[in-house]
Amino acid sequence: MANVKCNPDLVRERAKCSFDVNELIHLIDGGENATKEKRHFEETIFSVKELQDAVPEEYLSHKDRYENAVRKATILRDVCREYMKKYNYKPNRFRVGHGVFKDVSPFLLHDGMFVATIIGQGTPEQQAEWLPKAENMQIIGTYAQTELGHGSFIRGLETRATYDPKTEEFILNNATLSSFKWWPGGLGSTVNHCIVVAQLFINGKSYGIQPFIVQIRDLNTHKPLPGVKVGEIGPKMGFQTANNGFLGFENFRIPRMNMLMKNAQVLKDGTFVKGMNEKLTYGTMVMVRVGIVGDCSLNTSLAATIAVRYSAVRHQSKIKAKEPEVQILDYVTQQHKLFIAIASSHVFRNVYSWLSKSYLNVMKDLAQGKQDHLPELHATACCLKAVCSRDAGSVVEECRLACGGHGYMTSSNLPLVYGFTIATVTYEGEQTVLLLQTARYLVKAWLAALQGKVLAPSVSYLSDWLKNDNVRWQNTPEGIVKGFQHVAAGKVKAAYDTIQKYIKLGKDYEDAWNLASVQLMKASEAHSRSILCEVSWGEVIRTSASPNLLQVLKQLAQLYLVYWTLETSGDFLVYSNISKDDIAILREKYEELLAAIRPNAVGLVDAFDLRDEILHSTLGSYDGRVYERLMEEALKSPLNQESVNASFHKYLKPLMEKAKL
Ligand SMILES: CCCCCCCCCCCCCCCCCCC/C=C/C(=O)SCCNC(=O)CCNC(=O)[C@H](O)C(C)(C)COP(=O)(O)OP(=O)(O)OC[C@H]1O[C@@H](n2cnc3c(N)ncnc32)[C@H](O)[C@@H]1OP(=O)(O)O
Ligand SMILES: Cc1cc2nc3c(=O)[nH]c(=O)nc-3n(C[C@H](O)[C@H](O)[C@H](O)COP(=O)(O)OP(=O)(O)OC[C@H]3O[C@@H](n4cnc5c(N)ncnc54)[C@H](O)[C@@H]3O)c2cc1C
Repeated sequence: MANVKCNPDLVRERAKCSFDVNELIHLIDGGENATKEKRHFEETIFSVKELQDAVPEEYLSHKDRYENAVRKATILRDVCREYMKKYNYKPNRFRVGHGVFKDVSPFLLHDGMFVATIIGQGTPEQQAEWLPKAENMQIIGTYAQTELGHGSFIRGLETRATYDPKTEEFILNNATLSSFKWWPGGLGSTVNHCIVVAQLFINGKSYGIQPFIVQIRDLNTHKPLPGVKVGEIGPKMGFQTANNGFLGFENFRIPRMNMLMKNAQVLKDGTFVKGMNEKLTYGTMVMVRVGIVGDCSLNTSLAATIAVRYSAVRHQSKIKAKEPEVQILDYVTQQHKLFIAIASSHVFRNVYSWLSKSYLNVMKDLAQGKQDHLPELHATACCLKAVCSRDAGSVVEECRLACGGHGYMTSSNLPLVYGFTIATVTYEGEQTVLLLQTARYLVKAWLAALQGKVLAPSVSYLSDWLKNDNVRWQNTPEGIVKGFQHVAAGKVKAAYDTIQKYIKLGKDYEDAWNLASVQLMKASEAHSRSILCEVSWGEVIRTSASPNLLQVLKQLAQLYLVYWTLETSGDFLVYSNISKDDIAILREKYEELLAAIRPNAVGLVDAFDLRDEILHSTLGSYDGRVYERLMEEALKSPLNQESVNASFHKYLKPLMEKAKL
């Protein structure tokens, strides 16, 4: 990238960067070698001609766009397979995926959930049967759980799998419209297999939801098998190329061994054998929620890179009347909009790495029959997924708005990035629903704290606060982290007290819960924010980096702490010992941090190391040729391929002529 002829503003920005951009790239990637390997892989992918689109996708019809995405998905699969064989390298498909598809691969659910569920829910024999076929794409699958009538409340799913001991088969049925599967990615026209989550019935008795692996299309003709009704759900806000679909069964039989039985089992005679914990059936969702936190980091870095580079190139208005128009990045309001995006991406990445480790530890424990830390993992993954996805959506939208009119252009890529980022707020557990899951855990933890019990690490601050809620406020990062814990503890207590108040007024627990649920949701958000602050600050101070880089990383981490303290200062005034003077000091600190980060802004987004092919943006490319690219892309419009459009002769001319009469 270094030899590209760049916009002079970007050249100047890069020259004033105070840290070594390559050092930060290596830190993000996990070492210099990892960067080399990543770059080599990406270079290979983006030099494949067939993966490059001649015409921007947006001009294609819905059908052509899908077909183009499948074409590219298959080429990408082949190239990756060869590459992995040759170099023994496991690439991050999500980064290049953005480059190749702009939006989402029709194989996303195959890679992200189908294969993962076979691994997580299948017995060793079932894995041996299906995993090799799924991994080498002999079969293509998705995860079909959500139905027209139920997505959040999965105990309410209606798809039935009724066991027939005579034939040792399950009979799948979707008797009502609301029971039809609705949403699974790739289901529309791509996959031939599904993980179907259905209610198990044996001898008329319900045994809850279980995962089944089901072939739905013929492997040669791709026609739906008899008894299967399947199709695509149509255009959406984003995810256009994900090929989301619907599915229903009519007396469709599958062998007994197609129920994934790592947890619960159905024996030949129809005996149901309970698993260690019925919630382990929800395991794939927990894994993906963890992954989404990492995805939020990537999505935020895409938007930040585009908006910061654009803001360095774009000049508009003046700060001082007699001086030239300034780079819009010099407006402190612009820095306020954008630097939190850079900081958030780092926070999400650090928290993702922390959460992944917890996830892997819990998986190891479960393999040994220990499930003590599962509730804590579930609660933590739920609230972090909810808050990070919501933050990422807001940050991406703020970046888009920060690019003014040009941010509204599809060619900026910000609308697309927003489309797939905001989807993470809903899928894999709608945000409020997940926050309320965490609230269940917090309320239990609070009760345990009141009883003087030892709490799990992520909630031990509740006991600390009970012992001493009168800690003096300190305007240091550690003091702010403590402040976030005080806010969370105060909110958990208030929500808990509210439930108790309603119970005393004669409400039963469920109604009291519902009445207190806004507070419970906010308590859960505050808990999540305290984890984000504590973990990310902790990771930064433990980072080994050169003094220059460490200084910048600390500035970003502090910016995140101060930004969110100021954003939620009302909560701090209510639940911590912060004073108005402390808030004034933090405001000053925030302005200092914005000024300190300003000279490094372009260097910081360069360090996300997102190639132009991944950014896909007229506004965000490395060379900053913004206006040239906007014009080049505009000229690709089919309407610009003819000097006079047929509609002139057909409609406009007659209209004008009629007006003359
Ligand atoms: C620069 C760094 C960059 C790194 C880049 C990394 C990039 C990595 C990217 C990875 C991304 C991966 C992406 C992969 C593909 C993504 C595509 C996804 C497309 C979308 C797919 C989907 O949406 S699939 C469908 C998802 N559906 C849901 O999520 C449904 C949500 N609902 C539920 O989960 C449940 O209904 C529920 C949890 C809300 C409630 O369940 P239930 O009613 O059964 O339980 P209760 O509420 O009664 O609670 C009872 C009890 O159980 C506990 N519990 C509930 N769930 C769990 C669980 N999963 N584990 C453990 N325990 C659980 C609950 O807490 C209760 O406990 P109590 O003690 O009784 O309180
Ligand atoms: C882009 C995209 C891709 C998807 N891909 C897949 C896929 O591959 N496979 C799959 O199975 N599914 C998929 N889904 C479905 C997704 O998992 C669900 O849409 C999601 O879990 C939310 O469920 P819902 O649609 O039923 O929302 P609802 O639950 O109907 O939510 C509507 C409102 O009700 C509120 N609400 C619901 N329950 C409660 C409660 N208990 N307390 C308080 N408020 C509540 C919610 O907060 C929300 O405000 C996808 C969805 C999207 C958008």
